[in-house]
Amino acid sequence: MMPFTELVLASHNAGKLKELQAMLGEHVRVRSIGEFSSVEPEETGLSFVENAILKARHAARVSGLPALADDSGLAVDFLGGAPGIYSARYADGQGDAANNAKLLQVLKDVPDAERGAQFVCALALLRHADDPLPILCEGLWHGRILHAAQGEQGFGYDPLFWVPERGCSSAELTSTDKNQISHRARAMALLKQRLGI
Ligand SMILES: O=P(O)(O)OP(=O)(O)OP(=O)(O)OC[C@H]1O[C@@H](n2cnc3c(O)ncnc32)[C@H](O)[C@@H]1O
Ligand SMILES: [Mg+2]
Repeated sequence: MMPFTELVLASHNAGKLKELQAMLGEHVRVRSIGEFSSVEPEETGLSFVENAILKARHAARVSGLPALADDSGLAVDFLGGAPGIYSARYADGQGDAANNAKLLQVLKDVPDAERGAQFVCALALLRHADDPLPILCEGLWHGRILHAAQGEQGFGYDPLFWVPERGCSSAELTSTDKNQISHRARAMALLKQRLGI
């Protein structure tokens, strides 16, 4: 049984919001953090899970509602897991296109066999701002970094992420498909189990 009827999604990323809304919308009334605050808390954690908790805590505090946050990113094997928790800030805050250009440049001469990568998603749900026991769920999605962008769907690093099980980039998947197999989909499936929905 769902323990509440409404929650706030603690993300300022339109791509993520759309995906999370599609995965949750039928079970609970989903509000956006933008209704309550435009201030993005600084992501000072050293792990996905720490950052997810601090974003959810901030959202619960400003909204007075239960809050769900997603901290996610791309971990590239050849780079020892970078950009990881710094994925959004990889090109110093210049945005998705600059992040993707930097990643392609850094991996320029790296052969396919060494271009393995995974998308990581950590979800944190706080029932209220001082919740001492957040619900934490994680999901991974394995793939490989392409040599050039491919596809128009999705957001962020999707055009560079080859999905072996589908034989296309993650930006070539329909949103319905991506929402069934992505790192976020896996983390969300675990969260739904925990909530009994
Ligand atoms: O913190 P919020 O407000 O949620 O929004 P954000 O975009 O800053 O989100 P993160 O701090 O979690 O950073 C996630 C980074 O990883 C990328 N990313 C996460 N999930 C992705 C996905 O499904 N497809 C492509 N890129 C993704 C995304 O583009 C960002 O660069
Ligand atoms: Mg962020």
